[in-house]
Amino acid sequence: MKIDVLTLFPEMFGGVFGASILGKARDKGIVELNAVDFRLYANNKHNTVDDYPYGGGGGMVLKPEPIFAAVEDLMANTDKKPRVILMCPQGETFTQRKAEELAKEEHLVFICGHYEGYDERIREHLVTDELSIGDFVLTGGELPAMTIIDSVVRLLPGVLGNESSAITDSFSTGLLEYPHYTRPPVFRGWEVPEVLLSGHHARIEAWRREQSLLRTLRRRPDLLESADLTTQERTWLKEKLSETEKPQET
Ligand SMILES: C[S@@+](CC[C@H](N)C(=O)[O-])C[C@H]1O[C@@H](n2cnc3c(N)ncnc32)[C@H](O)[C@@H]1O
Repeated sequence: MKIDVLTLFPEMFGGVFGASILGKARDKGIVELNAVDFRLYANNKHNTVDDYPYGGGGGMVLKPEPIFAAVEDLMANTDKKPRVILMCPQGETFTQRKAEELAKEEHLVFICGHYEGYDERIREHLVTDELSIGDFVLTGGELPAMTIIDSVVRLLPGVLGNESSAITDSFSTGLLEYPHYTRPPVFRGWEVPEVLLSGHHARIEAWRREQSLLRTLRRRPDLLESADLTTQERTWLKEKLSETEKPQET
């Protein structure tokens, strides 16, 4: 996969692209990661990429010319059009499903905004997706782009040493993941659940599924509506829910 990020601050990406799992994926040749300074595509002598908004108001607006020129340059030698993704708090909220969808693409181009935002024609005529990482506003699109790139790259085949760990991650199964424990078996008097020390694979799997269901019920019941559950599991969850809703005895 090839990932290009259009940004005014390419230096922000050095550490993130070179470290940990992303750095290893790049070293293995699984992903090519480039941070492109779109100021280089400014078509004026002061290299200006922003301008005052028509109609007045505070803040500067990113001009269309440099961003169109940069994306068109990146597409010049490719037959297949990339997904061009605008970082935008007004966009579709990014999810694990979207990460899975993007992980199937060959080429992604991210556009990181700054200041007040973008000229609307970029949104209307250049991008294929607008993505937000949540209902809050950051100063720029760099941190959202890093977040999304990290979650996409870790899904590419060969990136995680243990592929099954991504399969059981929260949201991949439609549920939150079960709790984890490691050595020691007793820490400050707190014990690891006995079943995890039993070596009994089927019992461990059953316990993990139950914990996953309970955790989702307590923390993110909204996820249960679309989760792939058996009738038996749905009935069990209803019982658990009614137990927690019972009035306390006095
Ligand atoms: C200060 S914000 C502009 C916000 C814009 N005026 C608005 O109200 O929608 C500057 C840039 O940061 C990025 N950004 C900020 N918050 C974001 C979020 N939650 N998700 C994705 N990108 C975000 C976008 O690239 C945005 O263009």
